[in-house]
Amino acid sequence: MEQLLEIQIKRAGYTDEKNAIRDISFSLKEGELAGLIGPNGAGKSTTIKAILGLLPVMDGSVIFCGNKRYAYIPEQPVFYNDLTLWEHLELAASAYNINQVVFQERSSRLLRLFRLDGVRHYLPATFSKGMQQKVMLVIGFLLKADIYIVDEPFMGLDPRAIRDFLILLQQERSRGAGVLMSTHALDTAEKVCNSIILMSEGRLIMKGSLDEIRKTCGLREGSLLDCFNKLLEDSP
Ligand SMILES: Nc1ncnc2c1ncn2[C@@H]1O[C@H](COP(=O)(O)OP(=O)(O)OP(=O)(O)O)[C@@H](O)[C@H]1O
Repeated sequence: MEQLLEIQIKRAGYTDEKNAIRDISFSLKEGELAGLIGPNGAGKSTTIKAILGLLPVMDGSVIFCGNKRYAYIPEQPVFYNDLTLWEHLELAASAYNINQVVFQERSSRLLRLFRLDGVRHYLPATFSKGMQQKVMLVIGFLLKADIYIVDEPFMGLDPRAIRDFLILLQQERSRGAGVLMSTHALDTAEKVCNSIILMSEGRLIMKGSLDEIRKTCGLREGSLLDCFNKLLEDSP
């Protein structure tokens, strides 16, 4: 499998030294779904922002191998108050330079998948939290990217929307796209991620498959939550 993304961060963050993330390195391959896991404030969003080049302090390297195209879906939905859902999609399509045929095909498929067809001419700024999250996913996945970087996608999604999103991830991965996803949903991450990057207090605690993590923790049958708790207990 071809490498899509290589990350080696020595130190990155904001101007406030104490919130910096340190010594984070991992990579993402074609078809891989990597889960970025850790408690509140562990540095997951900061790591994502470092990858996207959005931080004032960044000592390290982020390589998008072979000019790979990426899409980013942020944690907080952001909408223009006066634009409808459809107008948001048209705007994204023009920003991404997506041609009309691909735009029509992908937008219809995504709106159908997330059951948003009936509200395409409404204002997302007035939608519920879960519907807003679905709109963010539709906008982000409009681009046929090589890499999707998704910051906590499950917040506010109902079980059916979670299932729909997981179907979408599977479809994109099966054509070779890689996904880096930060989440607190450990039970879901355990089922769907093929690699886990565990962070705490701005540092990488462990990375690997669930089986590798279980082995290291000495918890052969343990859930990701059990391993996570054990590693955090053991970390200095
Ligand atoms: N804009 C900012 N300016 C300064 N410090 C920030 C900023 N955003 C986050 N931080 C700090 O960086 C640290 C890591 O925060 P980050 O948002 O990366 O954590 P997280 O793992 O994504 O947490 P959560 O699960 O709560 O979303 C925290 O101490 C936080 O206070």
